[in-house]
Amino acid sequence: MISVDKHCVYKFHVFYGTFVDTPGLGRLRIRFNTAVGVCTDESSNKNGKIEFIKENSENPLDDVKNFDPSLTYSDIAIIDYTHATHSSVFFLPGFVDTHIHASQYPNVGIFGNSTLLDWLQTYTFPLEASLQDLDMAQLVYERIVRRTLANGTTTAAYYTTIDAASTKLMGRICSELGQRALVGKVCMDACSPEYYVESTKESLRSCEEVLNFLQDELNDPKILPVLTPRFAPSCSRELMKGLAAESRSRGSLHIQTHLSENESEVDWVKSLFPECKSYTDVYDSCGLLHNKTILAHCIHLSDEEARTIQKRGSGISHCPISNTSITSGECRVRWLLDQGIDVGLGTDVSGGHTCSILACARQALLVSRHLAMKEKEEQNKERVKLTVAEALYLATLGGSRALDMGESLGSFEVGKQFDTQLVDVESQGSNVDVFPWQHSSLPAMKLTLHTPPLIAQENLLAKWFFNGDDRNVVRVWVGGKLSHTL
Ligand SMILES: O=c1[nH]c(=O)c2nc[nH]c2[nH]1
Ligand SMILES: [Zn+2]
Repeated sequence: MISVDKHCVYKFHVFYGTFVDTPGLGRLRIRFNTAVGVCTDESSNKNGKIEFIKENSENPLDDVKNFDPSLTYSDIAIIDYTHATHSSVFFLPGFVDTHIHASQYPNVGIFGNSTLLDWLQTYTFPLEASLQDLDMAQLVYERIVRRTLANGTTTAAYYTTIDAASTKLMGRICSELGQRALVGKVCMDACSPEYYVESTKESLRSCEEVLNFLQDELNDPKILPVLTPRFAPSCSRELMKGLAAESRSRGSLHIQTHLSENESEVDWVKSLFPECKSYTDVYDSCGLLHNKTILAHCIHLSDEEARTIQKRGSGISHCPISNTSITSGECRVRWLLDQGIDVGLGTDVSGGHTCSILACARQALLVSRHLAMKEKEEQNKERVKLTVAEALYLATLGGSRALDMGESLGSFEVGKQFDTQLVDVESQGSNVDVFPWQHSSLPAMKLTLHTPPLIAQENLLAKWFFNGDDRNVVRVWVGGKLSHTL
């Protein structure tokens, strides 16, 4: 490495090494010896953006001087990771967690044999209610933001609780720790325990308070508000319509909610809203579905419901660890993708027991294989299986698109934000064992019958995909700014 990060000093950073991303579903792009130039001038409106990408670069300093001759040497930092075990170290877009309950973090791993509706009553509502204590909220929220960053998550769509003060605190914490976030105060005015419910009026009012704080007071472009009607059973029609109106009146704010997660929940929604054609229609008839709406789970949808979601341009958060843990079902991801619906991954802490999107990507791949085993036709069996490249797409660009942020996040392109993790497959303490002869960057060995095979970069990636964890996340940058170091 030639130089280290001192962001206040350098107006321009050039990151140099191997860049891996998925510019489309199933497309794995690996660019060696690549220089990526990022504006890190806080006074510029390009701050945090990728300004140039030079493949097969021999000298990143020449590249940046060619790009902008007015930059002086003291303006420029070169972050060089082309050294040593070159094939094991690579830049990857930061993960996007499209669905995570920050307030449920203390409960990770605690779900017993419950399913959704009893899990909410037994474990979830009591914990969420307790977080109106701001000291507790500070502990929990700070810990989860640090933990998700350490796992390579650069953007997260968070649910907090019904409490406005601690939700504002969460916005502040994300901003201070340098994570891009959508922060949503949970809204619920129906069918909820008396210790954890709001009136319709109070829900809309406290929602407004949080919106005003995030937009006017905190005013950090990385922290966006997201309107959060918890799910149809816990919201009146009036509340859902009020939130839809709020989204429209503020220029299409993001909306997040749960949809069709569990069969008992689907039946319950039918009985609560008999006038609606389907669970999806409940949201649609209230005006909640648009291209900035993120719908978690979507396991038990009908063809018609999927068509409505596609037409509205809403995104889906697939939460495979949660869906397996609280036995909700298997989301048909290929079926959704085939209809042109944007799908990303969600940890769904604490229905899901980990903050790691990499773990969710692995589980998404495995769930797709369970679906494949149920297919009768051989060719369908193959089709429903997700590949490593597809699972990585869901974890990065797919998630960005589901949040309607694909234009600025999720892959390495000029004009996009530099939201990036540096992965070292062989970092100290790594769970991934790579043997010396497996490095594709070693000089070609004389082939004999007994020469062990080299592995291609794709296979090295697969080894990391299935065995890696936060010990491999060496650094994380959000908008070109360092937010985590191992
Ligand atoms: O996974 C889930 N987590 C929740 O907190 C929740 N609330 C309603 N439906 C839900 N599903
Ligand atoms: Zn959830």
